[in-house]
Amino acid sequence: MAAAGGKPAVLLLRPVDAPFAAALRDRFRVLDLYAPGQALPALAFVAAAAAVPEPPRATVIWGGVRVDASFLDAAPSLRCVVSTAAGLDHIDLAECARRGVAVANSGEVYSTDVADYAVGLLLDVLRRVSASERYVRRGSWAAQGDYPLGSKLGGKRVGIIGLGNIGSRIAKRLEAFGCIIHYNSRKPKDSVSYKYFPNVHELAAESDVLVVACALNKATRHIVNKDVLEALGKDGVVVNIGRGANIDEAELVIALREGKIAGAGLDVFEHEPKVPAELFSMENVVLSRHVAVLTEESRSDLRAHTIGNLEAFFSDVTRCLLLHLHGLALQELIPVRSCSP
Ligand SMILES: O=CC(=O)O
Repeated sequence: MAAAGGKPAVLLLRPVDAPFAAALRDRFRVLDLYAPGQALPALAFVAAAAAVPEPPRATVIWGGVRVDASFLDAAPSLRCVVSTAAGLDHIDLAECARRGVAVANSGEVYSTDVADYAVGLLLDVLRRVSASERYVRRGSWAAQGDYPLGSKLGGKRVGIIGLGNIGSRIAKRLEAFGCIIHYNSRKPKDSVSYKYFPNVHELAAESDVLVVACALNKATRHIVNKDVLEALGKDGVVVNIGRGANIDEAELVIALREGKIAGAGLDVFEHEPKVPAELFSMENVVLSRHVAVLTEESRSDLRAHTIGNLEAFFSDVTRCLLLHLHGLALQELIPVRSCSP
């Protein structure tokens, strides 16, 4: 863990894929929790890394590693957290802001892939693609004959919760399928003509489909609750590519079990990797393992984006910190690239 001089030090706390690791090592002195022979537990490793003469000023946060007060206490040298995720719910943004630590996320790297995936989940639920595939594989076609009808995507009123980078791409795709788009977000957007609902309950009551595409924070935790599901109604479908805890999962399972809604397409869950077992036998539910962001292409874009953010930070630390000290909103520090002149 001795300082090597030359390349700036970067703290890494999860194994990353080989090309990513090589690209990081090329440019930075990577202090890697998972390096061969490294045996310290995570926080002790972070503290040891922070105690060398040229301690890391930046960390790459891969996956859901939590950045909270105890993490930041262990590494007081850190001034920049570069997350490889789009959602920042595992990072205590207020605590980072208080300590003058800049935070960057994956920006728009995943947005088109996640939007494609949301449409895929919705089509799958409505047209029963996965259910029909299972039916064929288990040999039911010849034995049972008729198969239940699916439901047409075109013409559906789709209520999107969160019309950011991802939500707005979902809207564009679904418009092309002939859907009518409604949305809820913190504020109405001047750039779109879709109908805005300040209240998710009213959005659900006017929609056939709810797509959750918002960040997870205090205001959006369980934003889809029992009442919202009831307002959506028995023909309604929920798609979630945001975070599991955006939906009250226990209430979702009840609503599905009792036929209060028609189906769900879920890529994210409240207690990943745990998935409520009751969902496994529901033919009207499509389940996947938080993969909406994952494509070969997004991974290679992510590599470039992450390294770009680190390089922007190391080339212009002073300006990033000045922006912060002048009280700009944290969002304006994301991504770090925006700190470049
Ligand atoms: O869900 C994945 C992410 O936030 O990047």
